Amino acid sequence: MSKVVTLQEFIMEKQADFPFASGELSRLLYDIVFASKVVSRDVRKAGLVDHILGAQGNTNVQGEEQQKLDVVADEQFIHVFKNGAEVCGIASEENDDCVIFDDEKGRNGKYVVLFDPLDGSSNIDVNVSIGTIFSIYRRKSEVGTVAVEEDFLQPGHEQVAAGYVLYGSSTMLVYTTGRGVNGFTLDPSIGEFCLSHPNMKMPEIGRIYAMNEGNIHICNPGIKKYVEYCQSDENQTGKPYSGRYIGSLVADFHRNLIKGGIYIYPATTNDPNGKLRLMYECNPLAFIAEQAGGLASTGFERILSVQPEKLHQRVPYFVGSKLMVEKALSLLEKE
Ligand SMILES: O=P(O)(O)OC[C@H]1O[C@](O)(COP(=O)(O)O)[C@@H](O)[C@@H]1O
Ligand SMILES: [Mg+2]
Ligand SMILES: [Mg+2]
Repeated sequence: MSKVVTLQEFIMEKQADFPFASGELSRLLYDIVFASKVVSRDVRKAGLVDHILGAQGNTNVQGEEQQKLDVVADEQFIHVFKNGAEVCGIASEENDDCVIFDDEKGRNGKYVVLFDPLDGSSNIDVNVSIGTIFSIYRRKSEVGTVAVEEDFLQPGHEQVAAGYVLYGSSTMLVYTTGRGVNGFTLDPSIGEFCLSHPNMKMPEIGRIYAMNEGNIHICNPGIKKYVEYCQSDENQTGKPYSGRYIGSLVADFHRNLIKGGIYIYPATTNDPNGKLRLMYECNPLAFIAEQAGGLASTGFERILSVQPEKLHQRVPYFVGSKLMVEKALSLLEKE
């Protein structure tokens, strides 16, 4: 039987790759692992506990109705970041502004974390896979001072680590620190994430396209052309692709990472910047996609090069297998 490598061991091993590492990023990743286990527990018994399913009754800064599990997950992650000593502030989908930790521990934190505590909220009550997405940057402001907004508004290529947790048929955590992508599956019987998907590579081409086709008539005509191309046998594989849209970005992305495929959430006449948020949905998954050999674009710009202006800004999103994203972009009409 091959040796089981736990995520804890893996993080420690990889820390050795960074000669000057002081262990803070490793400890921050441990905090994320801990919070993921707690949220996974809550997700798995959501139907049994009355305070977890359904709407919270508030509207978040996105104008979306908050689900109870959005808030439960948000509070759980903020709790571990605040109690750790590595983070000087966070930003999340469920908080209007950055949450700055201005106590002594917080001021000495080296990192900021931006996260989507619960991705795929529309699928919570119907027991379809959902997730958490996180993005980590080294602060720009001086350690020992109170963090500022500039610490958060950094382009995606500055990320030091990024990843997601998928609460699906099993709970998985997939992350990168810029040296490849690795996936770990939670073994509930021992409460450990174990290495199950080492050195993940996104196939250059797949046969799956994922898009909410309800938007097909209100977006760039090139996207309609691309979907028709996917549905024809004139595409790169000679057979029509399959349409698969889970409606949880993390789950659609994870499937494409393993099998090859493309996910598109374009700009539409209703949402000229698309729906997905640059800082805690698009950037972290773009980092993983590129580290696994895939591509991520707004349609006209590499996602990781976009200079952020606002915490909750949205961008059009094309992410997935290299040859499929290149083809989709080639059909876009100039705006
Ligand atoms: O319902 P739509 O418009 O297709 O949007 C679905 C997309 O919106 C999201 O649910 C947005 O994320 P949140 O659930 O975190 O708000 C994505 O996970 C998903 O891909
Ligand atoms: Mg989301
Ligand atoms: Mg969310």
